[in-house]
Amino acid sequence: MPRLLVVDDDRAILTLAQRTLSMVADVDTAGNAFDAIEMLKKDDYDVVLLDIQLPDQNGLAAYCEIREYDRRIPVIFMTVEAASKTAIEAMQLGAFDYIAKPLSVEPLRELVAKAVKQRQISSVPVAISAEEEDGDQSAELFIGRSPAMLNVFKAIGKVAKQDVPILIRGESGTGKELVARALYQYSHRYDETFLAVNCAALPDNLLESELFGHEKGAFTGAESRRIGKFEQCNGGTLFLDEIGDMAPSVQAKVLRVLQEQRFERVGGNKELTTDVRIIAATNRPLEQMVEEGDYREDLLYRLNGVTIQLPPLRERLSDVPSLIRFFLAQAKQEFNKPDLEGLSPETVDLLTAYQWPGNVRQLRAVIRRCVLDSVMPVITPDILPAEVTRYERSDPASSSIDSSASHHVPTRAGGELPSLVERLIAQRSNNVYAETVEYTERFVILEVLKATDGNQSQAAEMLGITRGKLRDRIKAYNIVLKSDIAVESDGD
Ligand SMILES: Nc1ncnc2c1ncn2[C@@H]1O[C@H](COP(=O)(O)OP(=O)(O)OP(=O)(O)O)[C@@H](O)[C@H]1O
Repeated sequence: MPRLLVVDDDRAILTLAQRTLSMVADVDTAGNAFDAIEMLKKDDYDVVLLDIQLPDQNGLAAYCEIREYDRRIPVIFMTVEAASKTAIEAMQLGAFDYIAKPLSVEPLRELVAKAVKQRQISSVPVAISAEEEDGDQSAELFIGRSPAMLNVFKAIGKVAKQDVPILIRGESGTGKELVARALYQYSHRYDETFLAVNCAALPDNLLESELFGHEKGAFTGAESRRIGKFEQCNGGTLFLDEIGDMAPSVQAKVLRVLQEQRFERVGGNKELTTDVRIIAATNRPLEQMVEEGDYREDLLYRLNGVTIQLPPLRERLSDVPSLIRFFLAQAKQEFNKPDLEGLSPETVDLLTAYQWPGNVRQLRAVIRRCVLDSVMPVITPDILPAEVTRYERSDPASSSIDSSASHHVPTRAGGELPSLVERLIAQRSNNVYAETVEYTERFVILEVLKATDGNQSQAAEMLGITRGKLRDRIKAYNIVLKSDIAVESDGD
């Protein structure tokens, strides 16, 4: 469980935070800045929730002390006004975010979860290892012995320390985020902030304000000034995931930052400068998008200077056995299955023959699911998902959706949910909430996609979410639309 430190002199806030966040983190509390710093010195925390006005110090001074101690810890400020001057100053110094009091439970949980992810991205080292056994135990290993992956590792080593923008390309689930983290961790900017923005997850106007910030009154709902990621990340590294999913106006602003390190907040006319290294990633065919007028050629040219291309897993199936070993060991420990011995030879044969349209992410999900489902010490083909076992017989034209992750999705609402919850509780899992929410979300999205015959615009409308968010979820759950398969086999 991630560890959270909540600092406030108001006992009611500490109790509320403990009660509402104990599902997502181990929560400790401190009533003043002095105690908080002492606790941070003694223990490792992943996120700090900090009151802006403490009895012994103002929040900004406390923040600066925390930063001196650990520059990568995400700090969320709790403010009384929507955006106090101190909160804005703290954001400019790289604080993670701020939240207004009185605290609302859901936004608070979401923000803390985002900060935990941020902490993981910037702090868990990515150990590049061609031999998974020799890695640093506390590191997240980047597995690969195939010549294609060795080339990727070499490229990371060569360009990490050059202060130039980098474009990482590859299909969904091939490890682009891992590459971005490795580039940051091996760069000269390792002691500075690392922020990640998924450009597909936000509607265009929100993306613009997320990246560049906005002034009070810039648009309906802009009740106060907001500091954007480019400003917040000054001196650091910004990972722009799904860089292909940006409206032309945002493309133009990103280009200007790349060329001149200058930008303006939305609704503002003051020119700001920033020194940010951009690492971008995409699985979209940017050249084709340029030809079709959907992407700026000058932006592609700027981004494309140094490119790292990640090969799809089907082109490096020799990496599958070491990836299986790695994910199996991880899941065995995480799900506490000491009796699990491994996979039968037929299971390994099936897994190494499969083409993995969802790449490493899909392989990881399949292994985790098998470990969770297995009651025997050896995993046999009968618990593999249908798309893996029926692979040779599959007929890609038969439907518009190959719900590769749908094996475990109930055909009727809630069908398998009670037994999943029961099993997770019996296993004393510490992830029941996330696993069940994921299960339900995946089910809902699949059903709506089926109902709209795979039409993502209609599905997004019906679900009441943005198309970017839907695309994001489709990827996260390895839901393979047949049109994607056609695109993938053409190469990115
Ligand atoms: N070579 C690898 N070794 C170990 N784990 C890997 C490797 N490649 C990917 N993974 C794991 O697979 C999952 C997906 O990787 P990642 O998120 O980096 O993919 P991505 O290309 O950024 O996907 P998307 O385009 O959908 O955002 C993560 O859990 C990651 O840790």
